[in-house]
Amino acid sequence: MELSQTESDNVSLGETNEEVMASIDESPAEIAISVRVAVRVRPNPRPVKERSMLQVAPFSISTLPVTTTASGTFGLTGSPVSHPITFHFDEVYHEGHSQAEVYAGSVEPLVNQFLQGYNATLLAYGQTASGKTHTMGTTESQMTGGMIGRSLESIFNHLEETEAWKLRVGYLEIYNEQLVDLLR
Ligand SMILES: Nc1ncnc2c1ncn2[C@@H]1O[C@H](COP(=O)(O)OP(=O)(O)OP(=O)(O)O)[C@@H](O)[C@H]1O
Repeated sequence: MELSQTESDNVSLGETNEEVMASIDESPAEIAISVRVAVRVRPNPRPVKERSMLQVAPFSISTLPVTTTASGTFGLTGSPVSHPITFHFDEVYHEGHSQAEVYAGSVEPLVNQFLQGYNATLLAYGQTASGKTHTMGTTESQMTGGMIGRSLESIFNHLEETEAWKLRVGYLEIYNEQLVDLLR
């Protein structure tokens, strides 16, 4: 997605590319903190064999302790793990967190940066059925609507207050190394 002001007006939608590049050059430390990683634990859809289950212990806003049942094995080491292994993230969302909470915590700051002229990328990564599509969203519902719809809504709300703008949107799928244009 790309947002720019139209050539015929002088409305400012944020910093110019030159200003953004200059600020990045001035503060390399900002680059280091510009990548944030959040994890979202999805609800189990149906009873799963206990021995193959990873158990997620109570966790804080930024840590995710993972362990297995006594007879289980932990995928990364192949060994039974009785004590939690704690992974650290910038944000951790559990089954009870809503789409709105995930958006407010991890995506809205990115959209705000985008509206100030910065490039922004939101990447959903995970094994099949882990909830990437659910999180990114396929509906416009207030309750279940995902990150793409919420981001667009926020961007268009911002643009309503702006006189002239140009927004280009692409929607591509890469599946089995094939590139598919989902808008055609
Ligand atoms: N946080 C969640 N709350 C409720 N249901 C969820 C959640 N995450 C995923 N699901 C449900 O789990 C199922 C699988 O999720 P989804 O299709 O989003 O996975 P995916 O990562 O996109 O899978 P794939 O890589 O195979 O496309 C769907 O039925 C989805 O509605």
